Formats: sequence, C-alpha cells, structure tokens
Amino acid sequence: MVSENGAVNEDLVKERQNCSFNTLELTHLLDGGEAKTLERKEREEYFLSDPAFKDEVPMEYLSHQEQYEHSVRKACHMFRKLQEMPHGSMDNFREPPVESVAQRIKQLLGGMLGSAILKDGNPLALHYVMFLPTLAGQGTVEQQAYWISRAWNLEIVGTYAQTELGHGTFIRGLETTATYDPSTQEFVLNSPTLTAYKWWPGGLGHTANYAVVVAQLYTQGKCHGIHPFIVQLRDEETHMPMPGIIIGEIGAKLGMNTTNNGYLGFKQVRIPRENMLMKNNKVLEDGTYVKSPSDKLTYGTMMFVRVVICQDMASYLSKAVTIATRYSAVRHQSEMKPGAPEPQVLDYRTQQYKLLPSIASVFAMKFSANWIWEMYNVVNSELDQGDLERLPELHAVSCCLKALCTSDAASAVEIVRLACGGHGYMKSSNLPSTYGLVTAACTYEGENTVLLLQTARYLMKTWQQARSGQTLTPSVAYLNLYSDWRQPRTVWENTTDCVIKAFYQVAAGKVKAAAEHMERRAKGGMTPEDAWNETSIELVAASTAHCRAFIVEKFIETVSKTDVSRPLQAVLCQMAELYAVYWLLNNKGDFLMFSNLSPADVDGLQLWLEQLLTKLRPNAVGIVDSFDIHDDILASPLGAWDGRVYERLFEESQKSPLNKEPVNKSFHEYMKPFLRSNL
Ligand SMILES: CCCCCCCCCCCCCCCCCCCCCC(=O)SCCNC(=O)CCNC(=O)[C@H](O)C(C)(C)COP(=O)(O)OP(=O)(O)OC[C@H]1O[C@@H](n2cnc3c(N)ncnc32)[C@H](O)[C@@H]1OP(=O)(O)O
Ligand SMILES: Cc1cc2nc3c(=O)[nH]c(=O)nc-3n(C[C@H](O)[C@H](O)[C@H](O)COP(=O)(O)OP(=O)(O)OC[C@H]3O[C@@H](n4cnc5c(N)ncnc54)[C@H](O)[C@@H]3O)c2cc1C
Repeated sequence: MVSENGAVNEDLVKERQNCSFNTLELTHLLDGGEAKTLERKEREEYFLSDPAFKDEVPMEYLSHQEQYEHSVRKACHMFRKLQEMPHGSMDNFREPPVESVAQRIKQLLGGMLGSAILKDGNPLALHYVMFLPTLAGQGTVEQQAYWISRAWNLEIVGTYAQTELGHGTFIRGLETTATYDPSTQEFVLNSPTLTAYKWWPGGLGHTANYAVVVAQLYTQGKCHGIHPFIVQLRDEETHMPMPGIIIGEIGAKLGMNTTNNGYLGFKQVRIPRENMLMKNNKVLEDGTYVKSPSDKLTYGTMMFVRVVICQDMASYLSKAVTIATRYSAVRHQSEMKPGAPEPQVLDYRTQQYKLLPSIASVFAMKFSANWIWEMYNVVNSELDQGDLERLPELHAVSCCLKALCTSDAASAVEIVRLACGGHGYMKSSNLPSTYGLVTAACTYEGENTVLLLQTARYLMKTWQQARSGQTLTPSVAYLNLYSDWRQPRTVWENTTDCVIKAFYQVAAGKVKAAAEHMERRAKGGMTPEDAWNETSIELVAASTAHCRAFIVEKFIETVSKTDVSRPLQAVLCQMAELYAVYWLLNNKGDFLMFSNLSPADVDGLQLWLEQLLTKLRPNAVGIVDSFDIHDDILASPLGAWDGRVYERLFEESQKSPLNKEPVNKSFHEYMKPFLRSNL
C-alpha cells in the first residue's frame, strides 16, 4: 500500500491506532523520566538541525580517505558544539570534570547521536571512551589536574594504545618496553620486534597526538609487568610524528572504517618519568619500584568500557529493530490464504519470531546495563577507599555481560536484517553498517570467548566455596541453592518464578558439570592447565548460562517493580516472558537435563511462546515507536516514521554516482570493443 506523497503509510497509521498502551509513557520510562526525554530531544534538535552534519553524498560513495576527512570534520564540529551548547544539562561541559570522569563521559556519549552523525565510527571516540577515563583512573591527583584539563579542553587528542600486532588478548605478553633511565629520569620506549608494534587503537592512525601506551616496565634491571605511560606521538603544531615514532593507519575493515585504527612503533623514544601514570604503581626518581595492592587495577579502563558497551549495544539494536519492525508493517508479500490480499509480513508467525524476541532483547540489555552501571559506580567508590573485595565479582559480571550483550546484538541485527529481505541488504537500509559496528564489539575490549572464560574462572572458584559451605555474594548465591540438580523434580509451571528458578538450576548444573569434569581430568593425571583447556567448551557454556540467568531475573524483576500504567505493565511483562521463554526453548536440552522441565512440558512452553507473539503483535510498532528514534538517527528508508519505504528507496538509488549520467564511459572503453570482438 503506497501512501500519498508526504502522508504516513496507512498500515503504520492503523498499527499506531491499535496500540494498547501510551507510547509516550514508555519513552519516558526508557529515558529515565519526562524531563530527560525533553533534554534528549532538545539535544537531538540542536545537533541534527545543523546543516554541517548533513552528507551531500552518502558516505558509502566516498573514498576511504574522503570518509576519514569528513568524519574528522564532523567529529570536531560535534564536540565543539557540545562544549558550546547554550543551556541545559550540557552546561558543565565547558569545565573539566572534577568529579567522576566516567559519569561525565556517559552523559556526553550516551544515546545515539554519535552514530547518527558519524555513521561508520568516530575518530575521536577513543579520546573520550578510553584516553580520558585512563587519565582519571590511573593518574595521580597532580597528573589528573594537568592532563585531564588539557584533554577535556581538546588542547590534545589521545587514544589508548594497548593491543599489539602479536598480542591483543594476552596482555601480560605485550612486547613494547619502557625502560627507566635514572640518569635522566626518563623512560625509554622501544618496539623490539615487528609484533611489538601497537596495532588497532582507534584514532591512532592520523588523529591523535598523544596516547596512553601500555608497555612492560623495566627498572633497576627488573621487569615489573605492564604499565600505562603518556606518550606524545605528534607535534602539537605541525602534527608531524615525533622523533622515533613510526605511525600510520592499519587499513580498511569490515566496518568502523572511520575510526582511524592505527599502528605505532617506538625507536628509543624518551619520555619524562612523570609521564608514567602513577595512581596505582610508582617508579621513584632513583628507579625504586613501588607496587599497588592489586596489579589488576591497571585493567580499570577496560572494565569501564565493558560496562558502557552494554548500553551501547542496546542503542544499536533498538535502531535495527525499529527499522525492521516498521518495514515489516509496511511490506506486503505472498498469500496466506488463496486469493486473499497479500498480508503485512509482520503477520507471518515466523516474522514475529524474528522481530519480537529481538525487541525484547533491547529491554533486557537496557535493564542489565543500568544495573551493572550502578554496580560499577558502587565498586569503584569502594576501590577509591582501598576496599578491593568486590573487584573480582564486578570483573566476572562485566566480562560475561559484555560478551552476551555484544553477541546477542550481533546475531539479532543479522536476524532482523534478513527479516527485511533484499532491501535489508542495501547499504542505505543502515542495517549492514549497524552490523559492522555491533560485531566489532564482540572482539574489541576483550574477545568474547576469552571474557566468558574469565567469568568461568570466577565461577569455578565460587563453586569450590559453595562446596565448602561458604556464604556467596548475591550474584552467585544460587550455587548454594541448586548445587545438586539430581534433587527430586518438582512440578513444572508456566510461571515466571518457575522459569527464573529453572535458569538458575541450569546455570548451577552447568557450573557443576564443568567443575566435575575438570576435576576428573586432573585426577586422571592432567595438569590443571590442560584440564582447564580440555573442559573449556563447557566452561564457556557455564558462563553463558550464568549470565543469561541473571539477565532474565533482572528483566522480570525490573518490569514487575516498575511503577507504570496497567496497559504498559502488561506489555513489559509480556516482553520479559517472551525473552525468558525464547531462550529457554532455544536451550531446551539444558533445561530438560538440569531443571524441573520434563519433555511433557515442552509443548506447553511452545504454546506460551506463540501466545506471547500473538499478544505482542498488535503493539510491535508501538513498542519501537516508544524508542523514539529520530529519522535522521535511523537513517534508513525502511524505518522512517512515515513508512514511505518505496519512495525513499528510490530516492536513495538516485544518489548513486553511476546514475548521474545515462551511459558510463566504461561502455565505450571496454564493453563496446568487447561486444564487437565477440561478433
Ligand atoms: C546506564 C549505562 C551506561 C551508559 C553508557 C552510555 C553509552 C556510552 C557509549 C559509549 C560508547 C561505547 C564504546 C564505543 C566505542 C568503542 C571503541 C572501541 C574500543 C576498543 C578498545 C580496545 O579494545 S582496548 C584493548 C582491550 N583489550 C582487552 O580487553 C584485552 C583482553 N585481555 C584481558 O583483559 C586480560 O589479558 C585477561 C584476559 C583478563 C587476562 O589477564 P591476565 O593474564 O593478567 O589474567 P589471568 O587470566 O591470569 O587472571 C589473573 C587474575 O586477574 C583477574 N583479572 C583479570 N582482569 C581483571 C580485571 N579487569 N579486574 C579485576 N580482576 C581481573 C582474574 O580474574 C584473575 O583472578 P584470580 O587469579 O583471582 O582468578
Ligand atoms: C574495531 C576494533 C577496535 C579496536 N580498538 C582498540 C583500541 O582502541 N585499543 C587497543 O589497544 N586495542 C583495540 N582493539 C584490539 C582488541 O582489543 C583486540 O583485537 C581484542 O582484545 C582481541 O585480541 P586479538 O585480536 O589478539 O585476538 P586473539 O586473542 O588472537 O584471538 C584469536 C582467537 O583466539 C582465541 N583465544 C585467544 N586467547 C585464548 C584463550 N586464553 N583461551 C581460549 N581462546 C583464546 C580467541 O577466542 C579467538 O577466537 C580493537 C579491535 C577492533 C576489532
């Protein structure tokens, strides 16, 4: 059904009329209140109405170099505008943060404006996401006062250079050296091999002029492991590389092509002693090394980014599901009954199964992101008081949550892209580049398998504590409750209480199975390390089950406690149930093995899932409308508010440079002689 030019598509009008709840109420809930919604919209208007951010030619038609140059222009304009924002909550951006840098960065970058303006990655992102937080988390008070102020006011632009060509995961194996020379009170940075070259840092190629460089510290002839150093990479005036600095961009990637990821080598580069970030560990003037209470405090920035990534994934996925859901309401295809009008593809059960669990995932991620953000802040303030007790728990939770949010988001974006058929394959749909941005997060800031194994390490330890009768912290207390899955089965009920319990029974069962299999291997003569490696498939599965269980619990808990109108409450509860039942059925073997679920209960669960899809179907468009994503942020002809899909797709095709002339010169140069020669 094609609308009149300018009018809203009739199907979307009907969908909106049929919505059973107040979409504005849900928007306010997701933003954190009406005032926050107004603030967000004001900010969006301020940025999106600026003609400097409009692309004359879509980015995909520009060369790699042009894309980078446009992105730098837009990124600079964006952050300058932010600092100049005349009123409202952004006032405080003129002054460097005196309180929590993390809070301010979250306020600065939260939402989806960044990806609307810089569609394929931001060359200044690392300055805010990692350089500034590292200065705050690893610098002494004096270092913070000097460097944060320079960085906040954009006198310098930094990045976080940790990964090397040879090592990303195993950071204890990094090869860059920083050797202290007491005679000049300087560190000398060196890249002893090609594999020691820094490789990947965002903005490193041609944007940043400073970096936090993570290097092996040598002093008084001894290596003390990896430490962070501030290194000047380029001249502040000319931007030429400093002596001994070998620097450039690593090249084109699957996505994030404007983040300007770079390489960096050092040839005897000298920096003052004061450039080692010394909040935790120190090197005194004479070269004496002073150790902090935990060497893992150096990993603090990675923890911060893992926490904020969860929120970021929820934002990207909310964009993708908005595009695919509106499109599915507009798109008609095939016949459901002979001779009947072609239905909206949203009416196909299989389409609902692709879209609605993906929409539910957005809520699951948002609620878990809020929860871990609060935990992060509490534990961080405890760390500031010297209390390290909850650091391992925060590390374990942030690792598995980062892994699940990114992998769920990547698979859901791909599912909803496929749900848009051929049109989802168009770059203009914005789904391919959203996938590129999201799948990158499965690797950066800790590769997902590796992070799940970190959580497993914690689970194995807590399992031993549970076995010896110790009290466990709340996130793992279930290991005490469900340590024996061979307990007599109780009757299965299709209730959220029974479902939450089942998720925890599965997690406990998988933790226990992995622990026992590892023990058996060790008793059979394997070294603990070999036993760990042999059992690692099960260890990853145990971490995944553990994480899924608390996401399900947080989701159900949050919606049941939320103070909203009855119609909205009903929809939120349906979403939470759908999320839980979807993941339960996807892993039913585990539930049959470890929980009270029996084969006879599976039909009932399938029916529950289908009933939820039926109940949620009429509200699908209303729910994604509540995400309230501006058309310029969606940037997709398939997902615009008015549903003028076909007109917009056609308009987009006209932007192809090939359509600027009726005959391309390649016809005369190649085709014509080729066709003649075949005569
Ligand atoms: C409301 C919500 C908020 C809203 C927010 C608003 C939204 C804002 C949106 C903003 C935009 C978002 C972002 C977009 C831009 C992104 C740009 C891209 C950035 C990408 C940058 C990068 O990509 S940058 C490089 C990252 N590179 C890694 O990520 C290496 C992984 N590799 C390791 O991280 C270690 O290598 C690894 C494996 C641990 C082993 O480390 P290792 O070998 O030293 O350790 P071991 O395994 O031996 O373990 C020894 C013991 O240390 C413990 N432990 C280990 N780590 C610990 C830790 N962190 N804290 C405490 N404890 C820790 C462990 O639990 C053990 O404990 P125990 O002994 O008691 O069991
Ligand atoms: C888009 C993007 C941006 C990035 N930005 C930055 C940045 O700004 N700064 C920076 O310093 N770095 C950055 N990185 C690097 C990133 O942090 C690393 O790529 C990441 O930590 C993974 O390390 P790796 O590439 O060495 O993978 P590897 O560790 O080599 O992984 C390869 C495979 O080996 C497996 N593996 C490795 N170790 C183990 C293990 N112990 N047990 C089981 N399996 C294992 C992995 O699971 C994976 O399947 C970025 C990367 C990307 C893709």
